[in-house]
Amino acid sequence: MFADRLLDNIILAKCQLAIADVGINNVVLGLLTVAVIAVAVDYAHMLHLRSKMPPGPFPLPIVGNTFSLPDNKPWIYFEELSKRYNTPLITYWIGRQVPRNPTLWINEAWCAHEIFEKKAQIYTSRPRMIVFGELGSGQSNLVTMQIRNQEERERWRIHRKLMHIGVGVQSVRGYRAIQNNESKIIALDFLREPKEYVKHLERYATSVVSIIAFGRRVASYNDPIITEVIALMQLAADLNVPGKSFPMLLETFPILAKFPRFMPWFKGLGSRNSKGGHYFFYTLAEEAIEQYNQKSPSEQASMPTPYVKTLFEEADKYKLPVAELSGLTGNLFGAGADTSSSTLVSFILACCAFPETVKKAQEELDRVIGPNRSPHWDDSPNLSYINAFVREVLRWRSVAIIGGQPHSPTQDDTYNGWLIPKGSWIQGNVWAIHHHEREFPDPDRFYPDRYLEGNDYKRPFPNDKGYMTFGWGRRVCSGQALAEQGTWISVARLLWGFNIRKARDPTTGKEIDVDIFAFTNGLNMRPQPFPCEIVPRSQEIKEAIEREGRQALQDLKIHDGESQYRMSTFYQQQKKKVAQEPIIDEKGNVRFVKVGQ
Ligand code: HEM
Repeated sequence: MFADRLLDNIILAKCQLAIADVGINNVVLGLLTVAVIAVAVDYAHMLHLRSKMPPGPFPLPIVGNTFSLPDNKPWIYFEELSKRYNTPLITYWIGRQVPRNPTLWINEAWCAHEIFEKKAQIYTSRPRMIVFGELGSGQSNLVTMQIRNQEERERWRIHRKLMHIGVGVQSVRGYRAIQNNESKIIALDFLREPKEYVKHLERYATSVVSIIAFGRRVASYNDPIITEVIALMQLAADLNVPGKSFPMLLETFPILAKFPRFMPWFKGLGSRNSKGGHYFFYTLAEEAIEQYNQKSPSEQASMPTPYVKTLFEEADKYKLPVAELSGLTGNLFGAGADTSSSTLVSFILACCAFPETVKKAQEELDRVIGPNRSPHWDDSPNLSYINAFVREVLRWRSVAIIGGQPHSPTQDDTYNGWLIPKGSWIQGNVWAIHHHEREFPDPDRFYPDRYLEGNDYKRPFPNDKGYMTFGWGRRVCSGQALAEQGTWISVARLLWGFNIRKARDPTTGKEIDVDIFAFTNGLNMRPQPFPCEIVPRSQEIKEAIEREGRQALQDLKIHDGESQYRMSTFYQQQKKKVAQEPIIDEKGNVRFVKVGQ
């Protein structure tokens, strides 16, 4: 120890002597020269790469094009660039890491299909992401998981498999009763309190994933699990839009991510990772398993086994650490609640802005269903306009407007003769894809007919669904089947039950216009708040909604229950407890502790 210190001091003294010999000015000049050469080499490398890549604006040294990004909705700007350069794929330099990994934006469906679907094998990874990845959930969460080697591929496969067990195509049919009943409750809530339609839709979406994950229903829109999870997801979605302010500027200057978390550029990101704060959902899961185990065998038989129970049993086989289990559980909420409810809010906006489509949908529903019962999935083969309506809801203002998270090729690739370098950040601009005049003429018009055979607006599309709302390839949304199933039943039932139209000014009696472009700026976008009028279509329908709603509440009773945990207080309590009695695991990390209310 003493010898080491002595050696350090000798080296330091030698350096000081050397600096004194050479002169401080010369040292500064030398350092500056090295810095200039480093920047020049880096820039030359960037320009060399650029010459082989898809077109895009000319980048500056170090910062690339970062400071040309607009303050809001960069997806519209990328769409414009794609038109300006007349290419489906553009390159945009947001600094990124060394070596400078560029960002590529796909602005057209066929190009997205060619790259993400046909070459899915090499586009399965995520890139290195500082904000959402390294400072967020990192490698412990499926959403941000990178696949750089066989071990990471294996781990990602296990996570996909475990998500699939929960909400894969085969499992979701088993959740129809839950979605059906919960959407009957939306109708009941719309009768009672139509002005709070956004909150009812949020309650519905959160309750469905809560029942699936924990076997526990969310009965009130004031339940903190809704307000806290949705607020957290909206914050995450806002913070993660490519931009020229912090925290996203950390993607341009990743070195700043190495500083302590109290530095101002981390504002908004929280400090949960440092002290075992990932474990809120793990704790909820443990609680849910305990509650399920206390139910009688007949009660257990009358409900689907909560996903967390199956997950914990399966996960034992793979020895998944707590952070990963927490991530898998939390994803149902994080990825499923805000997205599903925002989609339905956009549906309400479409009804207000395009009343002719509501009329047409209701003509079909009256003909096929009538007023005495609401529609069900089994009616779908006879409801071609409703089916088209739901597809148009998913296309028109897709919630995950930049396709969720970026993909990244695990080897150099080419498209149209252009290079897509290994490790680059490649993202589907769903706004531009769903807005392309060739595939979707008059794209801002909400027009379900475009999905009907024989319609003039019906155009070829690279997949059968006619939209790319849920992403691509092996990274396609794990909850797609659940989200589509839930959107269908909710849209069909609400169109059947209600006239949803523009609100009227109480003094003038005039309709209040809605703005179909007024959306939030997050990467999960939803309409800005707008007033609307939601009224039952007839007395008979109103009675059917009440009858079905009462029965649904009865059927859902088995899922009634409460959690003692709150996200907002959980982390504070953990911090306090960890500070008082830290548990250090075998790797020297501070482990989580159990906290109660
Ligand atoms: C309307 C509702 C939804 C939309 C529009 C949506 C959209 C997306 C998109 C665009 C992605 C990224 C795909 C890609 O990288 O190519 C994604 C990923 C994901 N979604 Fe969804 N989602 C929705 C609902 C759900 C639900 C209900 C769940 C779970 C219950 C869920 C779970 C996930 C997960 C776990 C991923 C990450 C998959 C991975 O990285 O391998 N999503 N979603």
